[in-house]
Amino acid sequence: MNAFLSSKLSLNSNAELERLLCQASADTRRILRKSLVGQELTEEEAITLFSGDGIDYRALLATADQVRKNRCGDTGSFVITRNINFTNVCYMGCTFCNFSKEKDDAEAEFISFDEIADRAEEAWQRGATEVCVQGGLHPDIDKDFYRNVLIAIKRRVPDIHIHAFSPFEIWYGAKKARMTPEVFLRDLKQHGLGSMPGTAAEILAEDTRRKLTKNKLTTAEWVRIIKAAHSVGVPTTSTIMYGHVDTAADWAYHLRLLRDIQKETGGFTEFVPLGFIHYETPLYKADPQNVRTGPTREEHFRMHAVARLMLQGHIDNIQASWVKMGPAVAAQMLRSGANDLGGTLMNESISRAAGGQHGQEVTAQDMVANIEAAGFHPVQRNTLYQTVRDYPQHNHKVSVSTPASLITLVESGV
Ligand SMILES: C[S@@+](CC[C@H](N)C(=O)[O-])C[C@H]1O[C@@H](n2cnc3c(N)ncnc32)[C@H](O)[C@@H]1O
Ligand SMILES: Nc1c(NC[C@H](O)[C@H](O)[C@H](O)CO)[nH]c(=O)[nH]c1=O
Ligand SMILES: N[C@@H](Cc1ccc(O)cc1)C(=O)O
Ligand code: SF4
Repeated sequence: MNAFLSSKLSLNSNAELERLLCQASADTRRILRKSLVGQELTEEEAITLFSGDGIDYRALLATADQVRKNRCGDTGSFVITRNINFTNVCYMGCTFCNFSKEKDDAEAEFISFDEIADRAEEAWQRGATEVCVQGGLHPDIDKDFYRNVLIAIKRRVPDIHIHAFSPFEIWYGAKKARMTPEVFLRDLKQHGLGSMPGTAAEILAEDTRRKLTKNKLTTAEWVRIIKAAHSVGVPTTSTIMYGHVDTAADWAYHLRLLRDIQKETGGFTEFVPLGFIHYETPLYKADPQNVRTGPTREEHFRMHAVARLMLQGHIDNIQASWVKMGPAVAAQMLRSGANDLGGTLMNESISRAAGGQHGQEVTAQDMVANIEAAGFHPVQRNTLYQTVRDYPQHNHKVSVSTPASLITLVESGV
């Protein structure tokens, strides 16, 4: 175990937490004590926590670790999933995105329904319970396209969970089909849509959102699609993309808005902070003096910790994204508020296109090893956080078999 993790482990004792709280500033201490007894924090209190330094910062992380323990115990989870990015052609021009290409670009891609089904089948054979399907808003996408993606996958792999289409893609498809989001989503659900990624959220505070994208759906439209999904029984994740031209006030506003939605609908399964990958993006290249180079390590810690405290009792799954931070740093987040390491992914292309350097895949075995190294009990979950496979601690070298056999094992109580 590395020095950082072992020092954080000792932080987990209540005596250490008490000592930090005693040394923290009065305001921070008051706010953290509220969290420890399960009380709700205000947006202003979140801003205070985002800005604290020194002991206040360490007390924040230790409190988030304790609240995570209260809410989730010592289980660290992950999901075996494959990303299928069916096209990178997109003219929406979000400046933080280097994944999108023009139609006649040499790197432009728009894979066939057969290829989508092939990838899903291969994923299933490799043990995936989920495919995560998203793409650019290709101009040739017609009103039946999204439904046909679902049909193609389900025909080939009927039991795989389809986690697909961001709120922006749903907005686009519903417009093409001239349907309300509710009618459009109900139809997709009937054709096998299991849940939706809560991407396209980026930063929901409007002033900053406008600096990131001109053509993307507005905050009101994002909220409208998310609520429509929840109202027809399609759960979604929730995300933030942070570390560029955003502020702590934007983060606090974003978390409060997600919490308000969750109080109304209960449809969010998790919150995933997505650190901005800057290298190849137009946003960064156009103004390197004023655009941050993604979150600092400290900002990653703050985000996961404050999210845990702001969302407790409402969204209790906080996912750390290894794609954005790398597996080692993502595992450290488990000691500062997060309880999940997300998907194995198999093919990651969005972050790589922006210059991300953490590869395409983390195998199930490596997920288990990372979770154990952080002092947690590893569990393979499905998209909806039900246990698929429970790994006895200190026994992470077992090989991963297919989901069918895993589910049989779980069901028969073996
Ligand atoms: C690439 S889009 C695909 C779905 C759809 N085109 C959309 O925008 O909703 C999925 C998400 O990737 C994330 N993303 C894109 N570029 C990124 C970058 N440079 N760093 C971090 N996340 C990024 C954004 O949060 C975005 O909503
Ligand atoms: N976090 C990222 C993901 N996540 C996929 C999820 O792990 C999974 O689909 C979800 O947890 C469902 O419950 N995919 C990426 O390509 N990049 C990420 O940063
Ligand atoms: N983690 C997101 C999906 C996602 C996919 C690609 C990304 O670049 C970012 C996020 C979700 O499941 O909701
Ligand atoms: S983030 Fe999505 S909508 Fe925006 S340019 Fe990239 S692929 Fe297109």
